[in-house]
Amino acid sequence: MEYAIQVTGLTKAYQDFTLDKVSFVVPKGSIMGFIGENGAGKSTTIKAILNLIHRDAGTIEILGMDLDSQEKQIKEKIGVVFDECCFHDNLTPADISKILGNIYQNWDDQLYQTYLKKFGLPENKKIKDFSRGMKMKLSIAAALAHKPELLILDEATSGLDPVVREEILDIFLEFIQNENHAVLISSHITSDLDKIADYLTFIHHGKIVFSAGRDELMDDMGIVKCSSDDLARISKEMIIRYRKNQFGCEILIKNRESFVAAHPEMILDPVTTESIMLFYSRGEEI
Ligand SMILES: Nc1ncnc2c1ncn2[C@@H]1O[C@H](COP(=O)(O)OP(=O)(O)OP(=O)(O)O)[C@@H](O)[C@H]1O
Repeated sequence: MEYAIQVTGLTKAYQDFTLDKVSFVVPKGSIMGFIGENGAGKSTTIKAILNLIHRDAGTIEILGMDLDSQEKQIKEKIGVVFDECCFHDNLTPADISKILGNIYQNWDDQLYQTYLKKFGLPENKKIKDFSRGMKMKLSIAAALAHKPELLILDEATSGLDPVVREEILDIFLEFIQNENHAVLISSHITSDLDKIADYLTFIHHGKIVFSAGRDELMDDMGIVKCSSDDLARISKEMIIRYRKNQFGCEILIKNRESFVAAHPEMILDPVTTESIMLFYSRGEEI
């Protein structure tokens, strides 16, 4: 398998927070959803991948190139979108094409125009008069117009209405139809990731808890609602986390097949990205 991103042992210590030996890969032809609570370390990881912050340890390879020695070549091949539009308010989409056309060798003004049309963005209106949704669409159009192989998006769909979000998610799905392409997207909107992510990487307090195929996770895990007595009967090896409530408890189970064989009387509900995240963040270990 070829990787678009390979992060190994990434470490970055701030005064009150440490990104601790973070390792994960993003395979080519896939969308990786990067999830975790506020302050878990998602943006710090993304900034390190973009070489925007100095890292204390670890190696980062992007599209088979080493970040430290081949940063310039890498930057040509990646499109980046942050949650805030990074263009000056007084510029228009037309100005942006002129500026970025001078920066990126592969800038394709026709492709940019196609995206502007697709997103219904006026070419000559100043960005200060754009809505948040329009600004995000513009950032995405600009990120795609130099024909990147890798898209890195940090909360790029936050604050957008469901219609705009769906439009944008469709663009990402279209983008990875080329199997040399890949997307890394951090998002709190886990339902979006349920729609598009092939893989999920979950970071908690600066450490990677898991990084795996979403289908694999969904097929292997389940949630069972039961009494506290039932909790005691279930083999510890099958319990990832549990949460007690006033009615009994909810358990995040792994090894779905073995669980069903051992407890045919219990009902196992499917998991979602959000439920997995909540169990790992707020549940207890047995
Ligand atoms: N320049 C900095 N100096 C000191 N601490 C920092 C700096 N940048 C980030 N941090 C700390 O690192 C931690 C992780 O922040 P980060 O922005 O990576 O989290 P996040 O997972 O992206 O959160 P959110 O979902 O809220 O955007 C936080 O505790 C934050 O305060």
